[in-house]
Amino acid sequence: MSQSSIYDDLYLTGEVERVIFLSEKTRFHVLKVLVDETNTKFTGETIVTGYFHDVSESETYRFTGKVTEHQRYGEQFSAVSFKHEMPKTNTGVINYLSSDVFHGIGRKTAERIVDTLGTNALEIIADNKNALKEVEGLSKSKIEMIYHTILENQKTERIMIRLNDIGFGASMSARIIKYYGEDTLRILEESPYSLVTDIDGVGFKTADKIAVQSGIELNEIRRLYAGILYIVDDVTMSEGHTFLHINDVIMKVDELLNTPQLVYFSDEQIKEAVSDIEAEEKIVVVDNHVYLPTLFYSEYKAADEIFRLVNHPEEDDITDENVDTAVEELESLFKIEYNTRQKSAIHHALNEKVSIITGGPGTGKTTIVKGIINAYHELFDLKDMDDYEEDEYPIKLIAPTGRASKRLGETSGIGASTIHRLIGWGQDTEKDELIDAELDADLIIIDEMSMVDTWLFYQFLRNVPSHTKLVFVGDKDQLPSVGPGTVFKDLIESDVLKVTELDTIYRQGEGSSIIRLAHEIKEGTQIDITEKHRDRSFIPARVDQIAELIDNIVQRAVKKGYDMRDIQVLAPIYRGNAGIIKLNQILQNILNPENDEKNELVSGETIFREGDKVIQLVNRREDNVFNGDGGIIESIFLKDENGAEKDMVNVDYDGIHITYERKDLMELSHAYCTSIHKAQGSEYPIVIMPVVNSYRRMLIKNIVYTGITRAKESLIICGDQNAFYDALSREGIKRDTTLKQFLRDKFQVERESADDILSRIEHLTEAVMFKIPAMIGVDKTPYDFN
Ligand SMILES: Nc1ncnc2c1ncn2[C@@H]1O[C@H](COP(=O)(O)OP(=O)(O)OP(=O)(O)O)[C@@H](O)[C@H]1O
Repeated sequence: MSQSSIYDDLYLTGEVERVIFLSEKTRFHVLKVLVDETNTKFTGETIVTGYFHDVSESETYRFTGKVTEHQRYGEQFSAVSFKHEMPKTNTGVINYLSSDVFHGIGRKTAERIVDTLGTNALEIIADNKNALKEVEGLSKSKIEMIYHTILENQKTERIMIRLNDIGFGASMSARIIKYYGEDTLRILEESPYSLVTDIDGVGFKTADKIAVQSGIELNEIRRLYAGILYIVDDVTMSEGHTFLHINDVIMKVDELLNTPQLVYFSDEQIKEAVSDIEAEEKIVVVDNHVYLPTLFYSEYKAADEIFRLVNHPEEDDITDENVDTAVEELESLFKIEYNTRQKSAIHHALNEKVSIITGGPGTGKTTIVKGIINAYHELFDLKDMDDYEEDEYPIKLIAPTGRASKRLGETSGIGASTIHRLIGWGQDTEKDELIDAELDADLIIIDEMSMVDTWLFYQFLRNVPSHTKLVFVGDKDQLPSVGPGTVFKDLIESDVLKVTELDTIYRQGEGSSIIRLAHEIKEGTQIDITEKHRDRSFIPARVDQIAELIDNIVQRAVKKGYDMRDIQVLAPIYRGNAGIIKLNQILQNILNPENDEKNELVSGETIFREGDKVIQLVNRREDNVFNGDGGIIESIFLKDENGAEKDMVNVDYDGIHITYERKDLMELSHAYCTSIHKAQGSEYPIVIMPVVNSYRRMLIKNIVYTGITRAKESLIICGDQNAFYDALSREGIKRDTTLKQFLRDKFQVERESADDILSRIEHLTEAVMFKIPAMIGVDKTPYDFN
């Protein structure tokens, strides 16, 4: 492998004794290496970290890189590149040939090979496989296997050299080889732009550079095709639109591919290329809107599904009078007097096939959901929930995330599940798979609707039986979904469904100024954030003072008897002095400091300690633990200690106990401080929210609104008041979507234009239409986040 890295001067050769940690996703390894030769001061056993596509224990490698300081374990070697060292001694070659790399070759055979061919056996075999015929007792198939394995390894080396020359780091190289295997060199040569769509994290600019190196001209049409696809995909995924206007595509593609001096593609050519790609079924163009097929399909068909549900003849005969009576009974049961809008929300939920309830915090959404369930029981004479067989209970409560569904289950008292679980969207479901579930329910209530994106919405709707009533509940002013679309807002604004907006704040009466603040933010009322209240305060601080300030606040809260479960710090970015990573380190020191009694395990840059507050980062549907769920590390077992065979971390998620092996630890992070996105759907007694100018890029009104509404008892905002006001004046990018229009079209009898659209895309199969792309630059689809 070429050693052209800038770290050439530092290297280390040695046998890998143990792979201590391996992330399957990123190929990040932590290795224990027995140093054989080096120009560093390392001797004996040394920790080497880096991104390697493949490293095996008991084999020898040459690592080049640099010496780094780990916060806990001191100096270690961070490799930037590595090379499999062919063994140079007889014993080395024998060990290698009898290792797992060569299946079915035992030590005896390996010894015979070396006895016959000498220390250079590997080179001799690579040159001429017939050399192996001289070795006694080797079958033809074994000769072939040994020869091909040696060649294979040489080939991987060559690919690594090329990727390294191009400028890919070890991590990316490992991912590329994992995806293309031995086709890697051919792809780099012939269609480098495939990398943009195939390999998460490879941007168009990189592929463009490779293309130039491979001799592809800058004005070649395939460059244009790749550029267009990249723009449609990238902008949709990063900004959440479901389509781009053709003029925006032209403008952005022009910016991407042309330079002020050299126009490789005219606007006209770009437009023509868009049509070509459309003909190839890779995008859909309707009324000058350019869509990823899956988003067009989901929006378009979702409107059809809503129409199907709304127009299915009512099978029950509930009258307004029946509902009125039920509401009166509820009022006396719950000792409550519903306001007019609340009553009408209950009426719509029971009388309409599909209805919507939206409202800010404390306006009674949960109260109304409970009311609807009770009234439904009353009107349909349902048995007690426990008297139904599992799955036969006709009311289903669902929410888009694990946490939201847990909360909903608790507040409603009848249990709830995620939407994914209800429709069977499992871990093994391919991302382009349309789900067909056998769903049976008479009433489905979906909470936290603002978090539902276009894909999930359609996958859900297509599985809802026609007789089922649907009630969508949410807060339309919260952050929109992670994935594309503004489903909840579009449903509300389409005017085709009955919407009740709850606007009377009840919790405020209990002395909460937090909820009032949230509503003032929503309504755009002038606010003085520095005003002091019993339950909220603002503490001015510069960005470099934030960490210390939070340290102080938390220390004081702990003295008052609050613990880590009560206190949640919310920040919008990860890096920097006031970022999530730094704040987590500080908070861990206060809330769960180092202690001889507590075991610890280091994973990457994180020290996990018994008693730590942690958050799960991807869905584990089979365990009922989801991205964003919070837990506490109850125990850590270290390898060889008390007979443990592996390092293990046990986390308690409110009674669900999960064991993580080292390789799973990438799924876990500290949760003393989390992002506001991750906190959506949860509430905490104390919320501390730093708001500083260095967050500017991320600070917009609905992020602040969502953050503030997480606080139940006490809210402390610290930082720069101007940054706070500034955030309130920023609405974020408005997402372009067409669900609203499709709904209106569908519900107006003369849906000619829309049907016309469908006839134009009729030839596209569902399979072509439904391809959910991974998020650009992220090794996950949006579904890993739900
Ligand atoms: N009509 C009413 N009269 C008196 N109190 C009410 C009424 N409606 C709701 N409340 C009370 O207001 C409080 C907030 O209601 P609820 O929790 O249902 O609101 P929410 O919209 O679900 O809030 P959040 O979104 O913050 O969870 C509760 O204590 C509830 O009992």
